[in-house]
Amino acid sequence: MLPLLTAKDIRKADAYTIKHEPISSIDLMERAAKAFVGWFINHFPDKKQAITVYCGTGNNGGDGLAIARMLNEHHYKKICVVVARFGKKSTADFDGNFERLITAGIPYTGINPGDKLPDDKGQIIIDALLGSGLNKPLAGDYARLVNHLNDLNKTVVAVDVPTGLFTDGDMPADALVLKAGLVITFQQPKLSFLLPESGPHINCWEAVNIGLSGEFIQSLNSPYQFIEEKDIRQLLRPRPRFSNKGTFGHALIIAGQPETMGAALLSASGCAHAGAGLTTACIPQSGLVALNTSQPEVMAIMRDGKKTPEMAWDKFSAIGIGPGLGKDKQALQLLGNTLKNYQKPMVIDADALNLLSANPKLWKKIPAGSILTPHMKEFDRLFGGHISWWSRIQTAIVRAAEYNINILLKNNYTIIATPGGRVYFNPTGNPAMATGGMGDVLTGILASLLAQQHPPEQACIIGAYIHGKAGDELALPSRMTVVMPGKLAQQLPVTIARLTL
Ligand SMILES: NC(=O)C1=CN([C@@H]2O[C@H](COP(=O)(O)OP(=O)(O)OC[C@H]3O[C@@H](n4cnc5c(N)ncnc54)[C@H](OP(=O)(O)O)[C@@H]3O)[C@@H](O)[C@H]2O)[C@@H](O)CC1
Ligand SMILES: Nc1ncnc2c1ncn2[C@@H]1O[C@H](COP(=O)(O)OP(=O)(O)O)[C@@H](O)[C@H]1O
Ligand SMILES: [K+]
Repeated sequence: MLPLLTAKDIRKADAYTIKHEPISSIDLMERAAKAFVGWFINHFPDKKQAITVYCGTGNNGGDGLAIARMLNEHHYKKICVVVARFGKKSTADFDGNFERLITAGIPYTGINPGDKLPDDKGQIIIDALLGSGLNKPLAGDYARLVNHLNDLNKTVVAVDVPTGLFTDGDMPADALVLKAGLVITFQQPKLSFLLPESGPHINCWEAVNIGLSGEFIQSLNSPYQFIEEKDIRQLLRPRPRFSNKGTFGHALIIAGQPETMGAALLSASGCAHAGAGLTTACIPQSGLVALNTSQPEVMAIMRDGKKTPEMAWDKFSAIGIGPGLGKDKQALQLLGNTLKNYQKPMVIDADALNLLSANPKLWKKIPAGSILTPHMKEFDRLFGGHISWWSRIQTAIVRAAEYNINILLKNNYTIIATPGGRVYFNPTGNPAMATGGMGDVLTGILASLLAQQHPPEQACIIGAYIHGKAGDELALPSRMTVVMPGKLAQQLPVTIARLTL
């Protein structure tokens, strides 16, 4: 796992590294600039392109000055520096790098408050105006400059953080940010990069290691963690040679109405393909032929639409309930009976979540360790409206602890809040997965992993990762715009095998 730090903790890690490595702060800036330049050269190898580096007078600006000098040393000959002197202060490392820039003979233009903004003949803009030190929304001269640069529509490469973007905390929907085609960020992705509000401002980002103390970063014990492939490789177990279907549990999927049988089929398929030893689907009577035809591996318990069928609840090692279940009286009764009769962790999704929002008395019956899988709208129905994704995360942390549950909030980077206060961000998945039925497959996967005895927190981490990874394997190589959920379910054994090697 890669710990994700708030701006405050980044400053602490910075200071600790300077003191204990030890390294002078200007040398750490040199290291950061070098890491940026290494990546930049690989992506923009054409040394004849004109590049303008816009610098503020803080440490982000100091980075910009060092970057301009290093690019010049690498024979990028059309480098121009613009220094925005909008404040009265500058940092010592900015000043040190400014002297080095002058010594290297690199041309620069200074702009003061109220000045006319200079023309820009460059093809590429490097944004080193403001970074993680941003402490208020852009206004005045900064807003004027950023609006001007946005209007130029050039390729923008941001240093560490695009100017105007907060690294964490509530982000106003109308925040003014210098739009970046690429952000080369130091040490770790910033938390805000993983939230949808950053979508309009960042096309892609890359994190480069600048050697901040790993030991110190771990000691901060950040609640925010970024899942890495190596974590999944550690958690997935090869199937023992003398195993049988009983070894991998029996999952029950309670889903579907006559009109939404597809949701039940997709969920059951996700469950069976993710490796449950046995999968049973509790479906409406009218869906039996569809189930038997499309998924002969899955067993059925039929619902007559009137009362909850008799079930030997104890024989199931996990339950997933909700996809396509409907919100009528029978669906509510079925959810109520499931919660009454089953005490092990279960997966609660889709209509079961909507029923829960409308019937809050059911909350106290949810078994400890259960997994709730809302998308944004379901989340807000459960917990009330939110002004930002950051505030959703804070609510998820509180509610996961209060109800002793895991909340898996679906998103481009799916967010998992655990009862112990951890918040995991899943890196896999892509927009080709934004297709109806994709979440139903995830519910099946999670129920399957619970049935295979993965503890709930682990099931969330593995489930979100392999779901997104299967989607990536299908969509990315041929840049497919859409991945069908049914195809994704079939890909799962391949994805899991690759991660179990
Ligand atoms: N940490 C690391 O690991 C490393 C970090 N490094 C680099 O340091 C960068 C952070 O530098 P930084 O702290 O000097 O802040 P930075 O972003 O340059 O802002 C400067 C000042 O601007 C001000 N200001 C704030 N908001 C404003 C606004 N809206 N409009 C106008 N002014 C505003 C505010 O000062 P104030 O006016 O509040 O006194 C603030 O202090 C980081 O992104 C990375 O590039 C690397 O070099 C080495 C390793
Ligand atoms: N742009 C995207 N990037 C990554 N994953 C995505 C994206 N869009 C959708 N997904 C994934 O697809 C699933 C969609 O779930 P959901 O909205 O519940 O769909 P449905 O209700 O139609 O089954 C989630 O797991 C989500 O993370
Ligand atoms: K910047």
